[in-house]
Amino acid sequence: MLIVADENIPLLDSFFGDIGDIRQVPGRTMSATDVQDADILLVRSVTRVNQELLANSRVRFVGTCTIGTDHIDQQWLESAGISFAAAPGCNANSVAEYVLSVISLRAEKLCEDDWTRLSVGIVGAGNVGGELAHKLERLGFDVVICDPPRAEQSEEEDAKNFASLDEALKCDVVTLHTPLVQEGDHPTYHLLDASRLAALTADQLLINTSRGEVIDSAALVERLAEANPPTVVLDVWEHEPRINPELVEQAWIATPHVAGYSLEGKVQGSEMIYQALSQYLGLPARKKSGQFLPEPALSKLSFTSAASEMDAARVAIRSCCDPRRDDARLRHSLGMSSDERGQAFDRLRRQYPVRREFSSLKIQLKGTSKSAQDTFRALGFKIKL
Ligand SMILES: NC(=O)c1ccc[n+]([C@@H]2O[C@H](COP(=O)([O-])OP(=O)(O)OC[C@H]3O[C@@H](n4cnc5c(N)ncnc54)[C@H](O)[C@@H]3O)[C@@H](O)[C@H]2O)c1
Ligand SMILES: O=C(O)[C@H](O)[C@H](O)COP(=O)(O)O
Repeated sequence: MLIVADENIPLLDSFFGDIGDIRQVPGRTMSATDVQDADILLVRSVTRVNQELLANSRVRFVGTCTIGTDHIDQQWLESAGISFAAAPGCNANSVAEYVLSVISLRAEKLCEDDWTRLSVGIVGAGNVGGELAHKLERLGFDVVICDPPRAEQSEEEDAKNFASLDEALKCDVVTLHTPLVQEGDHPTYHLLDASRLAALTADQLLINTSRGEVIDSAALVERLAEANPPTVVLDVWEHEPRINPELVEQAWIATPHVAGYSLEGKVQGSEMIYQALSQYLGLPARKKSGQFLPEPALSKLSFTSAASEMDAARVAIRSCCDPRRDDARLRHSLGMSSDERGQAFDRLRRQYPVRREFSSLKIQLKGTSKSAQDTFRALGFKIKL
């Protein structure tokens, strides 16, 4: 059995090596020729999987080790009788940690010692938005959730917990977590268009870790050039990897689509597709991502009562996830030609340094308050008193 796989899928050999022969190819440029003799196709989000890629192949199973599925023509796969699996939720915690890190940076920039004073509007409350909301609520933030598809499915009483998009867009921090959906009752393509961007004010922060196309980026470039623009943090872009350098310059923090790139998140994506493929083939699935995760380089941090709760939390958060480091690397590519910038965008993703989730770090708290312990627990760190 031949498995053709994106070379950026971690642990390909460990998970899939005893299922078939593996041919690794670059996901961005994967062609019909690369897959024509494959039985199984494993991708991440940079490969368009459609009739053009697969019509002349014998592929019977496609797995994407990602949450997003907008690169897959699922309707065509179904019509062609090809089985499909995605990895819902695999890197949801990673994205939630990226957003928490950004909110901590924002509070610091505003000289706000109590970050929970910032209201947070979450647009799309599935695996990522739901995980983020859960953490923020445990921390004591005021969270406003907009998710019309879920609101419609809820009982009347629960539907009251959901706000409209316009209400969510009034929060101090607005963070987008919808899938990219082009059609239907709740399309998200250019959900934030010129008129919605116009309503954002200079004291607001807009974070996009969903898909670049959820914001009309041409309108965003214009809005950011006007007086009193909102602050923006962008991890995802229209036309990746050839992103608009002007938008990178205008963004407060600009990262190369890495919010979900914790090691845990990437490896869980591989594990979920290994499980789905094993089930499809009727094979036992005994391997678990935990057995392949190395010991983290940083495993313990200690704080005493001398450190303020927020200072300690900032240090711990940023020792795991600091989007400013990714921002600096992306900005470095701005002086390059357009082709080189696109290559640099993909290279930064391919060579992404190991990033471990908060749960990999044990926090030792000596003589600190109960409130500090609660904060670290809510963030997902392990606590040692
Ligand atoms: N930047 C990254 O590294 C990264 C990582 C993971 C996921 N993502 C993106 O984030 C998206 C969301 O991930 P998820 O795991 O939460 O997906 P999910 O499917 O679990 O949740 C998405 C939620 O969005 C809601 N939604 C759909 N249309 C909406 C609309 N018009 N307005 C408001 N809400 C709407 C859905 O009802 C659902 O609850 C993914 O589809 C992917 O594109 C990006
Ligand atoms: O949808 C997802 O899971 C994320 O956007 C994921 O991090 C994308 O990573 P890529 O497939 O581009 O490696």
